[in-house]
Amino acid sequence: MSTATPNASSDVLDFVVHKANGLKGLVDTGLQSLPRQYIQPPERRLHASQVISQESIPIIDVSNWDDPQLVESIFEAASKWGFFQIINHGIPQEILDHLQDAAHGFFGLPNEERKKFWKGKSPTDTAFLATSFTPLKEKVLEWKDYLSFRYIPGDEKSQTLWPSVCKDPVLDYMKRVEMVIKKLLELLLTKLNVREIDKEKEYALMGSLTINLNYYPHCPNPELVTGVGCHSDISSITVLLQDDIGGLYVRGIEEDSWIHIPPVNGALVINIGDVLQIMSNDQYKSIEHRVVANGSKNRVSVPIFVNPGPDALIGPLPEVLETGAAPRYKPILFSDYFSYFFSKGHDGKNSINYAKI
Ligand SMILES: COc1cc(/C=C/C(=O)SCCNC(=O)CCNC(=O)[C@H](O)C(C)(C)COP(=O)(O)OP(=O)(O)OC[C@H]2O[C@@H](n3cnc4c(N)ncnc43)[C@H](O)[C@@H]2OP(=O)(O)O)ccc1O
Ligand SMILES: O=C(O)CCC(=O)C(=O)O
Ligand SMILES: [Fe+2]
Repeated sequence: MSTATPNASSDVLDFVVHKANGLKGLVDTGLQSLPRQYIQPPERRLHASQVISQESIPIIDVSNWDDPQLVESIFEAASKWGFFQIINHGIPQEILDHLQDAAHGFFGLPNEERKKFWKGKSPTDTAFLATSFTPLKEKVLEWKDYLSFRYIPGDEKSQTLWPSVCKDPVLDYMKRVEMVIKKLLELLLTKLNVREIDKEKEYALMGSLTINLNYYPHCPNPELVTGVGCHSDISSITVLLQDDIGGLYVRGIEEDSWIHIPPVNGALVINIGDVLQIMSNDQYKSIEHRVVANGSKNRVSVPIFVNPGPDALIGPLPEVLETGAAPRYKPILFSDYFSYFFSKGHDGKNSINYAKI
């Protein structure tokens, strides 16, 4: 490789973040043992005894969006688990396969090609490559790189500058998934007594879409690291495509228990984010989740963070408070909440306290 390999533990942050090699660049040096920057303290590792197999999150068939039973199943899953998988959503398998191939294609590029898109150096502000979560603020780094796109429909000028290996698969997917996002939000909002998603509500629910191609390289000691630490998403909803490797766990109802979300071919994992928990005044749950690294395989996943527009004011919906319920959250500007989320490492469910009354 053309960049010097880190030869001391203290060089790792410099090599991975400041020299823009990413975790993939580090793993490609032929890493045999784990740098201390990636070793999590025992209380932040997932132990086999915490994983329960008696429970599972629902898998919901959405082939008929008008089926009255569907709205009930989604309502129940969003209220109880905050997570569910959907099948028969109408997005062709080929589009999903191309998207996963695109993620492997980008992270398989030579290091010098990948790093052209590094955060702060990318030719466009709608696509950048980054690592971990907040690497300059975290005590321990997460075992993940990601390529992030801000999706603005029709913004061809900036999309022309996206990595050519990913551009079309990402855009093809986004064009198809938009309808699924709208249908899911419509059903979720119906059960909150919202009759119509007008322009203002649409901006507050889905005014900004970010799609990330997550790459979790194989790890020499997967039990010592975390792919993604415990967190809840700040989105209204997140739509995730995962590959067949597995490793995503969601917090269970029993104390300190975790439930694996098994890969289901063609399915999309849907989770409620903090914004919808706030808007629904806690009817819907934004549940903590985490990702475990793999000892032999490179995992990819593709979340779409369906976020409010930056200057949307987020608070419990008037329709939800019509019953006389007391609001549990104060109105917050989404851009403030976003900055708060990214001002620290992942810290479980703590971010939402920012908005609590
Ligand atoms: C990932 O897990 C997630 C993500 C989400 C996300 C939901 C979304 O909707 S957005 C996903 C895309 N991510 C972002 O948009 C990140 C937003 N980041 C920021 O706004 C800022 O970077 C910041 C985190 C607030 C920090 O700002 P600041 O302190 O001013 O520092 P910067 O100037 O940005 O950076 C300084 C320096 O460090 C480099 N750097 C920072 N972060 C990274 C990184 N992750 N990887 C690599 N390098 C990084 C930066 O480029 C600068 O380098 P220089 O060489 O230019 O000095 C929801 C849920 C999840 O679990
Ligand atoms: O990779 C996954 O399965 C989930 C990633 C995740 O939770 C996130 O990026 O917020
Ligand atoms: Fe997440």
